[in-house]
Amino acid sequence: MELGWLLWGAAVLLLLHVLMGLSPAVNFALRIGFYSFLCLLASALTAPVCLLVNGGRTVKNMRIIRAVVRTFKYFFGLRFEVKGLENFKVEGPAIIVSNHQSILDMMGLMEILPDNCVQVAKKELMYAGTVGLIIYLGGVIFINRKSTTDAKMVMAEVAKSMTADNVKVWVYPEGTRNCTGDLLPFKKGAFHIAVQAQVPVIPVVYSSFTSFYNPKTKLFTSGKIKVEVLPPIETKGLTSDDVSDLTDRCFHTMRETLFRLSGRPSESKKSS
Ligand SMILES: CCCCCC/C=C\CCCCCCCCCC(=O)SCCNC(=O)CCNC(=O)[C@H](O)C(C)(C)COP(=O)(O)OP(=O)(O)OC[C@H]1O[C@@H](n2cnc3c(N)ncnc32)[C@H](O)[C@@H]1OP(=O)(O)O
Ligand SMILES: CCCCCCCC/C=C\CCCCCCCC(=O)OC[C@@H](O)COP(=O)(O)O
Repeated sequence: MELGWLLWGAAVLLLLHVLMGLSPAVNFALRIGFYSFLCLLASALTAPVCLLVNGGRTVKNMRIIRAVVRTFKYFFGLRFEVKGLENFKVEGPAIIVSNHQSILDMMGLMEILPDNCVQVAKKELMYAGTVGLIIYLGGVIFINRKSTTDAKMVMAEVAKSMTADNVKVWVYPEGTRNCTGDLLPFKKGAFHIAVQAQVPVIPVVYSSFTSFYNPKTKLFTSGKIKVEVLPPIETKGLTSDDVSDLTDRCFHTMRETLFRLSGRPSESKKSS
């Protein structure tokens, strides 16, 4: 009986090995499929734990989710090299902004996520099966990207409640995934919240995934990701008139950092 299971296991491993050797496209699909499966399975197992420990939707569940997701990197041979974690040690709430390259970002997010921090997510993720459930239980703020008015209303509520609840809010200001090795122009929602709540903005940059992950060329191998938490940018005394400047400042600082971490010459050096 045990030998039978062993043979089955060996056969499955052999099949996976052959399939992965077949073509990069199959390898890519298998690895992304496995990542999605892992997310769905881990969410299904973690949700009851969150409910038992914390009783419902609360940011405290993020500690449990973080501990689980931190194990995922070992399945994919990913390593994180983190600098600047001390920049998270600001008193009270803050807005954290970072670049967003892929669904794999959930591993990078959980690698450094500070306590009492929730993310802003598109509302469609609520319906992603058990992943939607775990995200809901973690206290994630859902926005409707199809309605600027709705999204702005939710963001305004966040600005009011984050100080009262003493939470940090993590926003992907590009507003969508972008795996080109550069940044998309930033949307201003995160910076409006920061100014409305008069809390600092903490930029976080992950080096480009393109050397080990590229959906266009179906590349997905092991790799190292450099992460840098940059010094907080204060917003005390700023008004809505300053939001565009604040957005530009963050964008340029993060773009320079992205190029440096990814070993790509910066635009200013290229033109000089
Ligand atoms: C246990 C195992 C688990 C395993 C799996 C799970 C793993 C982890 C789980 C936990 C973590 C989950 C994390 C999930 C992350 C998901 C990430 C995403 O979903 S990213 C997509 C959603 N996020 C965003 O879109 C945020 C960025 N977008 C914005 O900030 C936008 O500005 C907006 C959405 C608020 C509005 O966008 P849009 O409709 O496109 O309008 P704009 O052009 O941006 O703005 C129009 C004008 O309005 C002004 N504006 C914007 N916001 C405000 C505001 N809050 N107050 C006042 N005014 C605002 C803006 O300045 C524009 O005016 P202008 O005159 O042109 O400047
Ligand atoms: C019963 C329903 C079953 C639904 C099955 C859903 C299958 C998908 C399950 C797991 C995939 C892993 C998801 C991890 C969370 C990823 C969060 C994320 O990165 O979302 C992308 C979003 O930021 C931006 O979206 P777009 O780039 O604009 O698009």
